[in-house]
Amino acid sequence: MVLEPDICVIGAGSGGLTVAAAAAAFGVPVVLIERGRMGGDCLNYGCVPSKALIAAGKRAEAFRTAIRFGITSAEPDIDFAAVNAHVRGVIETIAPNDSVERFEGLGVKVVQADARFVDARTVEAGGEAIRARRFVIAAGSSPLVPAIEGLDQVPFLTNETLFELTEAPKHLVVVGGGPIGLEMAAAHRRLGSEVTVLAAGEALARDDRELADVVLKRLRAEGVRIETGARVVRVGGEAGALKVHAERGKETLLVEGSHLLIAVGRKPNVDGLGLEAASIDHDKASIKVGRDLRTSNRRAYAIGDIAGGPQFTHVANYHAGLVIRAILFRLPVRTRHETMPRVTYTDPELGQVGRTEAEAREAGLDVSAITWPYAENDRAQAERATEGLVKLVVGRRGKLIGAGVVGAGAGEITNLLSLAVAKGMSLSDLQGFVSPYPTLSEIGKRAATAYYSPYAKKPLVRRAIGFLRRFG
Ligand SMILES: Cc1cc2nc3c(=O)[nH]c(=O)nc-3n(C[C@H](O)[C@H](O)[C@H](O)COP(=O)(O)OP(=O)(O)OC[C@H]3O[C@@H](n4cnc5c(N)ncnc54)[C@H](O)[C@@H]3O)c2cc1C
Ligand SMILES: NC(=O)c1ccc[n+]([C@@H]2O[C@H](COP(=O)([O-])OP(=O)(O)OC[C@H]3O[C@@H](n4cnc5c(N)ncnc54)[C@H](O)[C@@H]3O)[C@@H](O)[C@H]2O)c1
Repeated sequence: MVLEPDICVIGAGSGGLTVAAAAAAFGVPVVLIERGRMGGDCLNYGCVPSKALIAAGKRAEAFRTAIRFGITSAEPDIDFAAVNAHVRGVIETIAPNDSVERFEGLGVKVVQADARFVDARTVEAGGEAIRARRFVIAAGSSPLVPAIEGLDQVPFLTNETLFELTEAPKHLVVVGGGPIGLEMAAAHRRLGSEVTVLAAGEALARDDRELADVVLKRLRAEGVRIETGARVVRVGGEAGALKVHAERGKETLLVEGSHLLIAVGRKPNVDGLGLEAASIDHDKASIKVGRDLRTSNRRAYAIGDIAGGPQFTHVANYHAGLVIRAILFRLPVRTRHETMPRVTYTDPELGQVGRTEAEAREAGLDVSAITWPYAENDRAQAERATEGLVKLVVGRRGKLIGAGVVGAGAGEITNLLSLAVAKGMSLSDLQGFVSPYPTLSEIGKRAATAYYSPYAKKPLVRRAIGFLRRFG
């Protein structure tokens, strides 16, 4: 049987589901193919379980630090199986939104099978041939398993298996100091595990150093051992008693742990897609796309993690919106990744949008950086969440080039700053709106006000005020 929809979407994760739902909403025939769990990485092995685990860790930490509020602190009893049930419960509550039933109800034809191109216009899946006018490849990425000696001889975890644990690891050794490594290190430490992070380079290497250091300092204070510049070269031992060997220059480190988490980046899910049959260029890192997200096959687009840009759910959703515009309305589209926000959900959280100060200077931009500490914010004082700062990267005429926030609720504050950066706003816009008191978001506005405070001391401004006073 040959299906002939307008759009065939491969992958029912963040990107693919959004394309399918939008196409169906406009009454466009669409086939959606998924070989695994509906909802993809984000729902099943990524954002959702990781944030649910982090939320549990936060509650545990609240017990330990309650004394700051005049309430007796206590070491909480942690039932890790119940924590796991909480994580599963969150996934199960959200899952109906992404389910086959919901999408079939929207008018999408869902095929639950492996998809493979057999020629430039045809995909085969589950015994059906799909000849579509356009294809959207949203097949995502998988954990990269590096070529570390001995790794194939020992049990190890990735984000695809970590959330199945019903017993807290005694000592979790995390290979990788990126967002996955640090978010999971933080959550497991708070939930009772000993945790060591081994990172080949800097930890949170893509982030502003001053802001990243606030996160690392807190993690270390909570007892997470973080070794940077430590490349893992060999692993040995056996289940429950693993030996992890790392090299830092001439120094060698040996860490003994009960569990090993590999979090050293992602690889695109290109194997088995039959991309050669459809003349779709790709390499080990991604399917090659232009800024219009088209592949080398003019009928096919690639979006989300597999397209080689920033790997976040909101990016996959953003790509989905662009290809819908391109396919349904034939509008020209171009990705703008420069203004894409990102947040790492450690505690404190770390948010960034636009360029960091270092990136702006490397690009030859004439910028200044304005910082404002959480400690100067009344709400942060009330919440005893005074650790952190906002950093605004400011270009000519006060234009906001980028912004970073580290501290409580940084993810939420990043929303406002993201709007400002995306809309090309200046610091006068950020200073000039009314922000409800007392909120943490006021910190962004306060930083903008600090940028203009030297103007109050300018002789010309003072002379102008003096002159105006003469009029009564
Ligand atoms: C631990 C972790 C935490 C994360 N936390 C966050 C976060 O807090 N915020 C954030 O924005 N991002 C986060 N991410 C990243 C986010 O999960 C991804 O960027 C997002 O899921 C990418 O969406 P996608 O649609 O490109 O791919 P996916 O969601 O991975 O979906 C791809 C789908 O395609 C299917 N598929 C693959 N090949 C085929 C085939 N041949 N045939 C049929 N189906 C196929 C897969 O089974 C999968 O379901 C996290 C990732 C991880 C691993
Ligand atoms: N909050 C979020 O939005 C969120 C959370 C988790 C993941 N993600 C997405 O998932 C992507 C992948 O995250 P990630 O943390 O796996 O990868 P990453 O690429 O961000 O970090 C990889 C880390 O592994 C280290 N590394 C590589 N080889 C090593 C070795 N042999 N020994 C020791 N360390 C080694 C690197 O130095 C680096 O610290 C992220 O880039 C992000 O897009 C997002």
